[in-house]
Amino acid sequence: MLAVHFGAGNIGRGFIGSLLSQSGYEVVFVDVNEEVVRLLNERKEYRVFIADESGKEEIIRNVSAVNSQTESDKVIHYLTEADLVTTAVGPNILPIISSILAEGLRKRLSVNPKPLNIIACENMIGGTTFLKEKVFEKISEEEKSLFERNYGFLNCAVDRIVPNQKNSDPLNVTVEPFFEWVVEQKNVVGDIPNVKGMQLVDDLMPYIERKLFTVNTGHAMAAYLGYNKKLHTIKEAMDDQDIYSDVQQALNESGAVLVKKYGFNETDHKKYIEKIIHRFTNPSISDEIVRVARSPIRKLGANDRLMKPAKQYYELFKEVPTGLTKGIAALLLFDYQEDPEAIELQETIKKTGIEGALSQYAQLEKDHPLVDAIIKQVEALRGRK
Ligand SMILES: NC(=O)c1ccc[n+]([C@@H]2O[C@H](COP(=O)([O-])OP(=O)(O)OC[C@H]3O[C@@H](n4cnc5c(N)ncnc54)[C@H](O)[C@@H]3O)[C@@H](O)[C@H]2O)c1
Ligand SMILES: O=P(O)(O)OC[C@@H](O)[C@@H](O)[C@H](O)[C@H](O)CO
Repeated sequence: MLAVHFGAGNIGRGFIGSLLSQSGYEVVFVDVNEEVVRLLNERKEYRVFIADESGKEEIIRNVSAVNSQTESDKVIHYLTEADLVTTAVGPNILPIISSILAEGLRKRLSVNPKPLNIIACENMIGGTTFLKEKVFEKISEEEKSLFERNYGFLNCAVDRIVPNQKNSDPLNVTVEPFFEWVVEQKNVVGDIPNVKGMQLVDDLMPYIERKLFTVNTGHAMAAYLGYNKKLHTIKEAMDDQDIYSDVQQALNESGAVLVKKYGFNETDHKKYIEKIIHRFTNPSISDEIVRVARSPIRKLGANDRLMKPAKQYYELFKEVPTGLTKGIAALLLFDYQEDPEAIELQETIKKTGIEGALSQYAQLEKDHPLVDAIIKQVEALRGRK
C-alpha cells in the first residue's frame, strides 16, 4: 500500500505521515524543502516525540520523499501508483499543488484503473472540495467525468497540536499526545481507506465546525491577545488571567452557536471546551504565538474561526459576542513583520481603515453591528499598548 503525502512539515510528519506508516502504508512525502527531502531519503525513517510525562518516542519507518520543484516526473509517477493521497501544506498552498496533482491524476487514468481517494488535511471547512475545484480548473470537460468516477475527494477535520520544531535534528518532531482525524466517507471511491486512528463519518460539518470553532477559535484568541501583550507562547498567554477569561468567553459564545446549530449536549460541550483549554496549557509543549497567529488574512475569512461564529452568534442571539469581537480586534492589530499577511493587513488598514479591511477580507458589510463593536475593541486594545 502506497500513500503519497504532500507536505512533510509539522502535521505531515508528526500526525498524518506517522499514522499512515503505522497503518502499514509506505509513505512518500512530497515537499519543496530540500533538506527535509534529502534526509528522509537518506534515513527512510524519523522520530516522533510525544509531549507528555511519558516521554514516549515513536520511530516512523518506511518513508521517503520527493521534491515537487525538481522531481515532478517522480511525483507524477507515484500518483499513478498511490493507494491514498493526503495533504498538509496549508490552505494557501492547495492551489499550487493542484497543478501537479491534476497532471498525476490525468496520467493515472491511462495506466491504473484503480480508484483513488484524496484527503486534504488542512484547517478549513471544505478543504478537499477546494482542492478538487482547483484540480478541476485544470482539466477538460471529458476528464472531469472520468475524474468524478475514479477519484474520491474526501473532506476531513484534523486535530493535533504540533508546534514549530526547535530540534537539532530537522526530522524529529514533537507532538501533543491527543489526536483526532475525522474523514467524511460519502465521496469514497473503491475501498474505504483503512488507517489506524482515522474516524469515518457520514456528515463532517458538526465535527469540523466543532473543532475549528473551539480548538482554533480558542487558539486564535490566545495568540492574538497574547501578541498584543507582547507574550511569546500560548502557555504564557493562557497563564494571563485576563486572556484566559477572554478565551473562555469566546468559547462560550462559539459553543452556544454550536449547541444551537447541531444540538450538542450542553454539558458534553462544556467538557469538550475544558479539555481543549487544558491542551493549550500543556507544560511539555512550547507553542509560539506567531505560529498560531500566522496568516491573519486567512483567519479573518468569513468562514474561518473567529468571523463565522461571531456572525452566527449575532444572527442566532441578536447580540454582539464580546469575546469573539475582542479576538477579531486583536487579530486586526497583529503586525508581526515576518508574516506577509500581517504586513498586507496592516497596509490595508492604513489605506481603508478597519471597516475596509473587514469588508475586503471578511465580507462584513459596513453597517453590520459587529463592525462598530470591533472598532471599539480595537480602540480599547490600542489604548492599552
Ligand atoms: N501544526 C498544527 O498544530 C496543525 C494541526 C492541525 C492542522 N494543521 C494544518 O495542517 C496544515 C499544515 O500545517 P503545518 O503546521 O504542518 O505547517 P508546516 O509549515 O509545518 O508544513 C507545511 C509543509 O508544506 C510544505 N510545502 C510548502 N509548499 C509546498 C509545495 N508547493 N509542495 C509540497 N509541499 C509544500 C512546506 O515545506 C512544509 O514542509 C495546515 O493547513 C494547518 O492548518 C496544523
Ligand atoms: O494551522 P492554522 O494556521 O490554521 O492554525 C494555527 C493553530 O491553531 C493550529 O495549527 C492548531 O495547532 C491545530 O489546528 C490543532 O489541531
